[in-house]
Amino acid sequence: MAENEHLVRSADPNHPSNLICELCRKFYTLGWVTGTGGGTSIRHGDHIFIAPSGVQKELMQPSDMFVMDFNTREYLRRPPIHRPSACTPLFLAAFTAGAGCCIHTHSQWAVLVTLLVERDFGVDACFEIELLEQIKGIPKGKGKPGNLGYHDTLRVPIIENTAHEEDLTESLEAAMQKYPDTYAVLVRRHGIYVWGDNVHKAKTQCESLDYIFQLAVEMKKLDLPWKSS
Ligand SMILES: CSCCC(=O)C(=O)COP(=O)(O)O
Ligand SMILES: [Zn+2]
Repeated sequence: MAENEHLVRSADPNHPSNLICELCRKFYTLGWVTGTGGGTSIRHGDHIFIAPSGVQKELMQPSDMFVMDFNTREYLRRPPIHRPSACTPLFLAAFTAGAGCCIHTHSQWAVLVTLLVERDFGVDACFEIELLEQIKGIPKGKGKPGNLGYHDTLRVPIIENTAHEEDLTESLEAAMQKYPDTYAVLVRRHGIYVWGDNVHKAKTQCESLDYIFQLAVEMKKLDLPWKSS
């Protein structure tokens, strides 16, 4: 058994190690974390809760969780049979930007949107859409109170995939700097990272974006434009 078991064992369903397992079970049913891909990480105070790498994310138990000290970046708990998620440096980039939770999905809608943007607008374009009610599920940006309105344009930057997940970190951080209002970054042919101030907000934003991406793919099929001009 790993040391510091008390950091991950709790009867509270809202404890981060319980929440990560519960959320990943839900996300599996949405096709977001199938085949071990994708995941979720939560920051609680100075503790970062991280899932293991390469495991079936819908079958994880709280005792499988790693715990890292955010300030020292040292592991306070390392389950011996596992390695931490390869997404860890990307989750840390979101926490450094102030997030309390970061969700990584391999949603097929997100992947399709990255391909449609490349085909129709080029490799340097970001995903842009407007005039959809669900846009109201996305915050305006860091330090800006409230969410986007019906008449606002939603923009999500896209970065290119790399052979290894951890090598995405530099381009994710660059996209966060170029688009300081964004709470999500799409990864071409791979999926998306979505973060929020807390678990509830990250989940709401991830669900809203996935709904919008599915709609955007269906709109393309019907030759309906994403933007009015
Ligand atoms: C088939 S999953 C490939 C790795 C990946 O993209 C991912 O999101 C999962 O990484 P982890 O290290 O958390 O298993
Ligand atoms: Zn991935």
